[in-house]
Amino acid sequence: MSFFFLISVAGLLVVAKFLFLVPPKLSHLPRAPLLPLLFSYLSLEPEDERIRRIILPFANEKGEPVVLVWAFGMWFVHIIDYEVGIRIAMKDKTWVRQLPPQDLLFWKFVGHQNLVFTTGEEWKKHSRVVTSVFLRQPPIQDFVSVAQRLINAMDRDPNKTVPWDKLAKRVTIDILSITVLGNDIRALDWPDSPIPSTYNRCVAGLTAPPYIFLPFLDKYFPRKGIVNDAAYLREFFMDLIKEKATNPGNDLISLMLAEPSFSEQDVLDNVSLFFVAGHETTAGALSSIIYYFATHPEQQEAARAEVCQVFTLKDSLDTNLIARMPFVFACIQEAMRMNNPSNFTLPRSNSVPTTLGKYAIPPDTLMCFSMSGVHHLEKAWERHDIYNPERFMDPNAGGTAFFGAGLRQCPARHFAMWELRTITIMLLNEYKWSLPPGSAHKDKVQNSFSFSTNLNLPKDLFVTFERLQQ
Ligand code: HEM
Repeated sequence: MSFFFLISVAGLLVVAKFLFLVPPKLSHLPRAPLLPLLFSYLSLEPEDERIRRIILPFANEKGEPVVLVWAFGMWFVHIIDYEVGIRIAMKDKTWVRQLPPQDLLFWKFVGHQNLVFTTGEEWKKHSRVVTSVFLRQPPIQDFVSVAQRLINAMDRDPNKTVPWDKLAKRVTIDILSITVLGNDIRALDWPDSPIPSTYNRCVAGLTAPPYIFLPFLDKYFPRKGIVNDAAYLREFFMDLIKEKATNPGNDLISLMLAEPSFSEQDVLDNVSLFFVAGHETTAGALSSIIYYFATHPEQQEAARAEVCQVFTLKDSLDTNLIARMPFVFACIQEAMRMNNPSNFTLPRSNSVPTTLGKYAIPPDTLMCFSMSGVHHLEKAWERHDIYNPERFMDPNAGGTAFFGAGLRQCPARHFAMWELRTITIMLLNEYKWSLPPGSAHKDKVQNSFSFSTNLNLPKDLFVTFERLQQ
């Protein structure tokens, strides 16, 4: 009995050492306390709460530029200082992005021949093509028509209190389908039709935390339904790619096909990537923007006054007109600062020794740039936890990194910002809105648990829209 007890204790100690012990080469770095972290993960605490409670005090109270954080059985260096992150870390060309394990089912949907997966010369090819297709004139009229579809759907709905987080996801999926695929799947009108429903089921399955934590589960307990969903969507994308090869349109598939260096496989894998990278990120941002307006009626009114002054003809919305609404833009940035759509970047590792602030970092260390950390630094953002769009009207406002930074920052950042600005302006022009009585979000936005995607997605956010008197 006691022998087995001793063996079990020894076994547990070995596992704990393997899982939790800080590697000696990193023991000089400040470290987030392990037990609160584990408790946070096990209690499914949303990412933003964990960062505020456990990580941010290292920056705001102790002035540390970095902190070690345990996740997935490893210790990651989180960079929480803007200067250190932007000026040193994200520009370092010796740093290589580390991807989650290759056997994750997730990669079956996204594929390997795309911007996120490739390295070296192959990555340069993908980066050149993808950057150039996103540099085209933003498709404002496509954004406008989806916003109009949203408005029609809300007007048809007798219940003016709508599940905004869900609508935002349908808006962004429609925009992706029109602008990337050149094929309108109309998720706003028909959310239960095969493509949107398969897509939602598939992404939920691919990012389910148990399978992200333990990727081997898919090997021993295959999820046929999810595998079939991923194959069905890939086939749908591939059929469109074949169609666009002979009948090109004004969409990103056609633009990528026009690049001689890109094969159909390159196009397919990048299109799949655009969906997973561009759908929930943008929907989360849209939810937060509408949320902060709902809880700050004065700023909502001021933004609407700006819209009404500049935007008089409905069909004339373009980049010039949108650029003449700086306060709306300030409100959008402030909402994204408060509830950063993506909390931190995928990890990088360095091939040579480096220095972050006062700390020496040995080679082969895993490091993430914490956008949520730097957007809540007390020294850069006075009263960082207060929504104050005015701070972005100041040309010397603190530096932001909503889309990451450096070589691997989001290639669709301008596209996403124009999309968010267009939808917000269209809504301000038609409605005023607030939270319904008794909303769980009254005092603070409530995000869902998003450990595997690391996004801030407001959860069950109902908003009451009221038509403006014309
Ligand atoms: C508000 C909306 C968005 C946010 C906040 C956002 C945020 C980010 C961030 C932080 C990264 C960098 C990740 C890292 O460094 O590890 C990234 C990368 C990326 N994003 Fe976005 N994104 C948004 C919208 C979009 C959209 C609409 C698309 C495509 C249609 C897109 C496509 C991509 C791609 C392809 C990458 C990978 C870049 C690379 O690996 O070099 N994103 N995004």
